[in-house]
Amino acid sequence: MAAQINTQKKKVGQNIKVVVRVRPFNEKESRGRSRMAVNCISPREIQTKDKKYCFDRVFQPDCNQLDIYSYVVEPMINDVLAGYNCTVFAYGPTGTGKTHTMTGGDPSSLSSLDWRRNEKAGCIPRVAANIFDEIASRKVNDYNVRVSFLELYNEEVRDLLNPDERQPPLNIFNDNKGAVFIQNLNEKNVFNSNDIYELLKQGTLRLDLAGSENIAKSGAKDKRALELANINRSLLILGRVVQSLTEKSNRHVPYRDSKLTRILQDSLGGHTKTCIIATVSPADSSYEVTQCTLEYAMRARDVKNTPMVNEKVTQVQMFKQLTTEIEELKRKLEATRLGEGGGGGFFVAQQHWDEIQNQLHVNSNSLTMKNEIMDGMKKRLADLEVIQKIKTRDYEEAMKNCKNKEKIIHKATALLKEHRENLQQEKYLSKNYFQSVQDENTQAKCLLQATNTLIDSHNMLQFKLETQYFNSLSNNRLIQEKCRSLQETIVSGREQLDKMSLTSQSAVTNQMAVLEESARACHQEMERCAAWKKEIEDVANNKNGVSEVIEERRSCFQKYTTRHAEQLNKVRSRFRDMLYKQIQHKRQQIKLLEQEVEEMVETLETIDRETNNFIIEEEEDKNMLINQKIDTETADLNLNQTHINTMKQMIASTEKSLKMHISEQKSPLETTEKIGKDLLDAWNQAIRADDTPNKISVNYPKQVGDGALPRDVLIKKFKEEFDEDISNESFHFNVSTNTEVS
Ligand SMILES: Nc1ncnc2c1ncn2[C@@H]1O[C@H](COP(=O)(O)OP(=O)(O)OP(=O)(O)O)[C@@H](O)[C@H]1O
Repeated sequence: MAAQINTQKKKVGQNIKVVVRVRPFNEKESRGRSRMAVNCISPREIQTKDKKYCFDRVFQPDCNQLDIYSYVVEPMINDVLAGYNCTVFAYGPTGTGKTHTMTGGDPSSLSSLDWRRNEKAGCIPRVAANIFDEIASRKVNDYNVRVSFLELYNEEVRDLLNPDERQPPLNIFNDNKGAVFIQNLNEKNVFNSNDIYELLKQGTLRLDLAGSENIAKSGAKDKRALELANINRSLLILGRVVQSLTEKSNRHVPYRDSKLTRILQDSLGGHTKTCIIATVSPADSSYEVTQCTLEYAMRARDVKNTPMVNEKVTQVQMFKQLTTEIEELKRKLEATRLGEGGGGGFFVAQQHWDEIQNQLHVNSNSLTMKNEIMDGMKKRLADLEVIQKIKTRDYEEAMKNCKNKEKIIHKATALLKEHRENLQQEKYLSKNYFQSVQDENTQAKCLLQATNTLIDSHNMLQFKLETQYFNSLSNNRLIQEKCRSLQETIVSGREQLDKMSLTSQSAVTNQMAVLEESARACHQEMERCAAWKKEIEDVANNKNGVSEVIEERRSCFQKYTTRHAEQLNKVRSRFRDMLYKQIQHKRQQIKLLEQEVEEMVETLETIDRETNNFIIEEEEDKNMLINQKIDTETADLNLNQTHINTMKQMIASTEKSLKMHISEQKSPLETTEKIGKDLLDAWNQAIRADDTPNKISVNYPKQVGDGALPRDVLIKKFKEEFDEDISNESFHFNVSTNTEVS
């Protein structure tokens, strides 16, 4: 990472940062049952069997790529954007994870995926994305990011961004301010992380091609020897540079002795902020190189840099400055030419002349580069303008949509309000109507009850009246009969009176008075009957009146029922209309929702498709890795098979020699058996003689020798044959070794 340098502003001495990363055991180490040669005892300390080392940070084998990035590189983004130059380099023996840490696998698999989520990515792809994220989040407009990619191989520098396959090695120079630069090295302007990934892929491809060509040109053996010599030389000089930077005496620092230290000049003891990642293997088989790496890293911790902020210059200022420099150089060149023609010129030393030429070249390159940057920026501006136009159009359209939606929402809200009010009204009306229907029902019930009571009382009355009527009718008949009998009595009395007129005038008169009195009573009785009759007639009239009332009530009730039924129908139809409208509205809403759901389903399907593509890509990556693993496993299996075959051969030859050995041993064994038999016989004899077997004489053939038939074997055999408990001391072998075997 390099910010544009021009003027130095402040100087603060600062030790360079050194971290150690211990990689996990690789397959070979695991197979060989390697043991841990290092122990990460704290986040800053690492222990070997000989020594304890302390660094800025120690990363254990199980740490991941993001852990390293977050501690080492991420904080440098701020430094770079503040104007510091920053360097991160990995140092360590072969196969300890330098490439893994810096690049993190196959660069062709890089894409603009979120760098934090990509577990495999190393520091370079992460910083490529992170720096643009940071620029975007700070809303910086005046910036330019450039990338260069070089190979340092066999003390030769090559530009990996230059497509020319036959490019000559590049020279390293110091500019007039002392800064180191590489002549003709491409610096490409980049505007996003994908631009960087693209350049990384191109550069890596060229690096691989150059590697295979180098092997093809020189024999692999010669090439490896030269390469090793150069690597060792570079590392030696690097060690010396670190050594002399950490020594108190102000001695010469041999930067110029190797290209690597020249390129790293500003990073080691210069003005850059530097971090070294020392990578080591955990295995005891690599213990010595691990120890050397840790020693180097410890020394490097003492190197002090003086980081300085570069002054920011605008494009125009830089352009002006470079143009003036070119003009000046041109003037000098012209003056020199005139001098060559015999005029009043001056002599320029070859070295100076080369420097002027280089400076001229550098400045014109720089000018071209700046022009390229300007063109790039103009292009970007145009692109941005187009994007802005599109965005503005999108925004306006979105606003229009929003307004339309707002209107619809307004209308819907008003409609909803209206509906709500209607509903309230309907509710109120229904409630009242229900109440009135209930009241009327109650009234009707009361009326019906009253009518029924009236009808009952009317029936009763009618029954009473009829009874009275019949009673009065029979009374009438009786009275009429009485009257008739009285008339007859009067007539007979008059006749008797006439007869007795002479006898008793006074008695007749009395009799007459009694009769008149009876007639008067009869008359009164008749009047009462007439009154009863009238009363009966009144009651009959009254009965008609009650029937009328009942009839009136009935028709009134009928009317009520009809009116209520009509009202009920009206309300029902209104409700039905309203409900129909509401259902229509809801259906429309459902339709809209269905459309939205369809759109969402489409979006989801697109996302699914993309995710599937991504998964397939990942699967392919995994398959590739698995295939590689299978290849390695197969190679290992083959190796094992070879080992097994060799072992088999060895076993066969051992068996063969064993067989030979056995056949050689056979005859002494037969002899042994004979001796055993002799022993048995001797023992049996001793027992038969009732003698304790404490002394047995055996002829022992001389040529067998002690080695072939040792005493212990004989004792063992003896014990097996006779008695396990018998102790060695209880008998003796009398072994004669001068008997010849017959
Ligand atoms: N921390 C780690 N975790 C998992 N695998 C690792 C780690 N470090 C290294 N490896 C694996 O070890 C192998 C060697 O690593 P790498 O190529 O990065 O080493 P190197 O130091 O760059 O080697 P060389 O100097 O030979 O180029 C690779 O397969 C890499 O994936």
